[in-house]
Parts: sequence; structure tokens; C-alpha cells
Amino acid sequence: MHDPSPWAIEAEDLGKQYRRRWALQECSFRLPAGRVCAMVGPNGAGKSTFLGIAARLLQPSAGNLRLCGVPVSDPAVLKRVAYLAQNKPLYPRFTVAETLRLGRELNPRWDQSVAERIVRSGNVPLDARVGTLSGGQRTRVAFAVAFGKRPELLLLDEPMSDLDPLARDELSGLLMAEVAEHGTTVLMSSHMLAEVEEMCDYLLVLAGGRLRMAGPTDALVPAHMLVTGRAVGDRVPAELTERHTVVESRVSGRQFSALIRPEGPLPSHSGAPGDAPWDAMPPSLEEILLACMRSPDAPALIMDEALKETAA
Ligand SMILES: Nc1ncnc2c1ncn2[C@@H]1O[C@H](COP(=O)(O)OP(=O)(O)OP(=O)(O)O)[C@@H](O)[C@H]1O
Repeated sequence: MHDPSPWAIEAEDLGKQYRRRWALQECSFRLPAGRVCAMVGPNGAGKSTFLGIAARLLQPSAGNLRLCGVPVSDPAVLKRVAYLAQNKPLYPRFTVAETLRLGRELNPRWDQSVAERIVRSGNVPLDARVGTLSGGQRTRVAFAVAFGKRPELLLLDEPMSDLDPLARDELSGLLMAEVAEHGTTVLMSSHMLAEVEEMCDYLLVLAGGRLRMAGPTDALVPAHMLVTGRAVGDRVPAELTERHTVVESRVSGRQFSALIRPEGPLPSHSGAPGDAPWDAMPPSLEEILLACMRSPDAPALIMDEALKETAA
């Protein structure tokens, strides 16, 4: 038996270049084992590229990646990691039962009962050919194969995008139960911010191929404030921009709103004369994610827990 690594993912200066263009660049972070982590970012941010490297489908052009303590180049990671690709590739001519049998034959830790339960709860006939299933049914079979493998790390590329709301609710419940019962780590890319907020306790935000934010949700959210008030001319007050990190700001008429990372206490607005003429309130996770994605040039925020220590 191997000693379990405390880190499910350790990326160090990871990069991927297609021809002359970097799709992923200087990506360094670590993800503690047992977390449910969302990877969020606009189209083309580099999410599938990262997941493809982690799934050994793509070779990195730079840097290092370790999964569950094992270098991604080592075939030993194959047993420990399952990957559900965005297009859910399966053999269309196999029946559902044959697909699960293949999973059993390829995976020493295969759990047939969990795989069958997932398929049956969606009323997907075991004797149906995969090529005749609907998109959502195929996703369910692909989920069954990924879960049946009983991986330590589950990589999911937009897993819920073609599921109906009932199936989404059921499979996200199953995912959370799996994590709680077996300590599985999940990394899932998603554009559904409500789903991210509900399911995930760790976040990675990519934009333009670079990591913009990383860390536990319960540390990232309190690191931000939403400030609104009277603009100074057509600008956000200098007292804010000079003392705090402004992620995103807007001025509309005589009002401004800004999502900031306070670098110290913020003066509160009590209405008293001489008081700062603005209000500050905690933003929602969705407000933070949208601002962060809209502002790829804002300073990155990588929380201490997600920092990858580089070798001295
Ligand atoms: N095989 C390829 N050849 C050339 N460029 C590619 C290739 N695959 C991806 N790219 C480019 O790399 C960048 C990152 O793509 P990637 O698919 O990783 O983004 P993503 O964040 O997963 O996007 P989406 O949310 O749209 O799925 C994009 O600019 C894309 O055009």
C-alpha cells in the first residue's frame, strides 16, 4: 500500500503551448485531498487543457504536475484517477452492460454495484446500445464508469451540462455522498455558478490561460467586499483605489460600485458628517467569480493553502 498524499493535485509552473500560443501558463497551485473543487473560467480559459494534462491526454509544454503524490507521467496515476471528458466518449456499439463489463475488466478496484445503481436509477436499459442513448443517458453511463472505478481523484469536465434538472440533482447528490464516504477528491470544471456555490468548497479560477484565484471558498469569499457610493468626478474614490486592491469597478452617473480586496479596515458609512460616503457589504460567490472573470488583469489571489511551495 502507498501512503496517501495530503495533496490530490500539485501543479508547478504548468504550461501548455499549441503552436505559438500558450493555452495554459505558469499555473502553480495545490489542492488538498478530500476537497470538491470547481475550476471556473470563461470559454477558452484553459480548463479543458488543464484537465487533459491531468488525464494524460495532453503532454504539458512546461512545468510539473503530481496527482495523489505521483508524477502525472507515471502510469501508476491511471489506477488512481478517473476522468469524465466533456464529450463523454464511450463505444457506441457496446451495450450499457458491455460498457460496465469493460470497466470491471480494466479496473482492479471496480465497484459494480455503484456503477449499476447509477445506470438503473436513470432507467437506462442495460441491454441498450450506447449509440442509441440520449445525450443525458450517455452522460449517466459515463458517470457510472467513472464512479465504478473508485478513484482517489475524479476529474470532471463540465459534467452536468447535458443533464435534466432531476438527473443533475441526483448525480450531484451521489457525488457528494461519494466524497463523504470515500474521501474522494473531485475537480470539476463548470459554467454553472449556482452549482459551484452549492457543491464546491475549493475554487480555481482561470482566465486567459492563467490562474487568477485559488483557495478554499470559505477563505476566498471573506477576502472580498462590494463597495458602492458616490463617484468622485467619473472615478472611484482614490481612498479606495490607493489603499485596497480593486478587482473590478464601474461608474454609472454619480455612483460607483467596486469589488475590492480590502488591505485593511474599511471606514463604514454611518451617515455622519465627514464619514466615508460609501457602503460596503459582503459579495456573493457568484459576484466574486463574475468580477474575477471579467477582469483578467486584476491581481491574482492565491490563498496560502493553495500555494505550491517551489523547490529551493
Ligand atoms: N488542439 C488545439 N489546438 C490549438 N489550440 C487549442 C487546442 N485545444 C485548445 N486550444 C486553445 O487553447 C485555449 C484553451 O482552450 P480550452 O479548451 O482549454 O478552454 P476551456 O477553458 O476549457 O474553454 P470552454 O469553457 O470553452 O470549454 C483556447 O484558446 C483554445 O482555442
